[in-house]
Amino acid sequence: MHLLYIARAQQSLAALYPLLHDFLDPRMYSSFHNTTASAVSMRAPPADPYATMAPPTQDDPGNIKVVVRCRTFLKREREKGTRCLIRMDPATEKTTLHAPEPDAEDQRKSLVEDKQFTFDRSFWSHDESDAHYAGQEDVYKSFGEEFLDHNFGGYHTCIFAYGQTGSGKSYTMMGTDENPGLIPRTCEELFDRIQHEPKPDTTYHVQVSYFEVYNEHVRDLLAPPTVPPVYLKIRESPKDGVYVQGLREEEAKSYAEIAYHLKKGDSSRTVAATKMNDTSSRSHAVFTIRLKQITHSITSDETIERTARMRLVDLAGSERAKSTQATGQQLKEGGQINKSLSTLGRVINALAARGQDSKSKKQRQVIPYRDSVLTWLLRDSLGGNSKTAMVACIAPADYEETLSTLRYADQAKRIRTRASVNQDCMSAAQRDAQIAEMSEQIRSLQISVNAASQRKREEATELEEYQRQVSMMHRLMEENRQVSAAKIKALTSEVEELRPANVQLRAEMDSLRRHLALAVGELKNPIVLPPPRAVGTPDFEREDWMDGDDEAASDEEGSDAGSDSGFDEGDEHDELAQELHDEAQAFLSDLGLFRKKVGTDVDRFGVGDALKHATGYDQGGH
Ligand SMILES: Nc1ncnc2c1ncn2[C@@H]1O[C@H](COP(=O)(O)OP(=O)(O)OP(=O)(O)O)[C@@H](O)[C@H]1O
Repeated sequence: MHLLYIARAQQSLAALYPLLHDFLDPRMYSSFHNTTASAVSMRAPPADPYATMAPPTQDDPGNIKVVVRCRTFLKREREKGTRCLIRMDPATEKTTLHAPEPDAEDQRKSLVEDKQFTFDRSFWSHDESDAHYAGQEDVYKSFGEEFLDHNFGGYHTCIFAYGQTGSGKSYTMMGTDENPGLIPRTCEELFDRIQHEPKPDTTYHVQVSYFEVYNEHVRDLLAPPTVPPVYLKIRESPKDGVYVQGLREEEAKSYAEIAYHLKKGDSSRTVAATKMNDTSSRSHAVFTIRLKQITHSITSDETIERTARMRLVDLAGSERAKSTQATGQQLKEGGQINKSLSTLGRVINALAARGQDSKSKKQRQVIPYRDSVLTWLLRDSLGGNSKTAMVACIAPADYEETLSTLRYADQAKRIRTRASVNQDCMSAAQRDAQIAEMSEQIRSLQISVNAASQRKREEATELEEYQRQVSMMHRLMEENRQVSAAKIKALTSEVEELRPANVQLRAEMDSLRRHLALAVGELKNPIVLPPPRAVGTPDFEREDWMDGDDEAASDEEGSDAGSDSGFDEGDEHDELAQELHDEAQAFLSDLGLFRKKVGTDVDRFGVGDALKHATGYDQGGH
């Protein structure tokens, strides 16, 4: 029951971590990981009282196991009458690469010579009629079985096949329906052992995942294929190390189920026909089996949980563009394949150097795991907690490529890994404590996730409000623009309507000015008419008839000197002139104000030029 709680709690945690990845800065929750990691400290102490139940979890340092396998001739090689350059001695495990017969144009005669290498095993799969011929069964029995033993013992393992394109990697790892390779054989034997040799107090859980690394992208082979393909991210956590985020892990309860997943993934793999291989793998494929064994002792109420991971890797083959005659996409793929394989080579060299002299600081160089997706993902398998084997696959008649593969394999022999049993041992009290701790973690994580989603929701609302305000402002500005345009239009037509009145007013004003000037001038210098003659007719012959009249008039004036008439008339004219002048001034000032207003509106709406053009109005005031 407790185990069920733990499993559920672990599942909840596993579901929460990706959420946290999305919401939070990893530093915020690293403490949770640390706490979880400390839970692993519940591993069985060296003086484990249940040692009979589980072996002590000490590190088991050991070198990478390296085996070599030479394939048979392919049809095209046989047809060409190619000579086999490989010899293998089953007694000494020695592999000899013979120098090819130098042809007439071969300039490198002196550089090409026989080379000899010794590996953990040499599989002679070249000629079925040979006594020491190694078929698929022999390869599996020789070390596949041993690696499965390690898995049941709680160790992580990794088997990877390396070699040039068309050298037999996929054949060795996957094989054919008639001759299954290491992967199907391992899976079959795994369920065979679970079903036929189970420990009475142990439950077994198997999960599988399958992904490929294609052009430095990780693609889940168990997920339904999509266009464009979904590429997964690689993450690293203190607890799980490097892992592929969002990778499907399918539960398998029988070999049939695992075989189904295997076939499904295999059919999704990126494969193409090249000149060297009709079904050339264009990607690195990683098939992982996770075996969890939970053993419970009723007497002590203790539980031991062992989790072992088996990685079975079919690498894409190294290839020379010259041999494959690849172009376009295949050339690009080949470039990426070679790039990641050369990084794998540098990682192997660096690890080999470290393995030879682990004390020398000089040798403690940085291992360039991160230089390619493949090496980053295989970091643990290559130089960490894993028992690892490399199958170097070679073609029988390609001196240069085979030499390169054998040198690669020779370097890998020197790599030491440090495998340890992945096991947690818990008493009932520890289990309860762990459940409590995990519940607490889940609670805090849930709070963090809720807070983060709340923050996101608030941010989204704020953003929505902001966008609403912005669009409202745009609408208002547009309305303003439309109102202004209407105003300008109205003003323009008003000005247009006023233009004739303006012209008329100007004309009237001018004539009034002239009248005023005349009136003022007349008032200031009135025309004096001669007085009417009383009797008879004037003697026009007289030169002084005017004078006489003048005198008379002046006399008359003089005689009327005491009366007001002459002065009253002059004042009336002055007053009238003043009135007319004032009226004219007031009219001019009104006109000035009107002009000023029109001028201001013209400035405000920026239609000076348009108006000038439309009305002939000149801001200069003319
Ligand atoms: N031991 C073997 N016995 C019989 N046939 C083999 C053997 N090894 C390989 N072959 C055949 O050789 C051909 C090439 O093998 P395979 O596809 O496994 O090469 P590969 O190294 O995986 O190539 P690539 O890197 O291009 O994917 C296949 O037709 C395969 O059946």
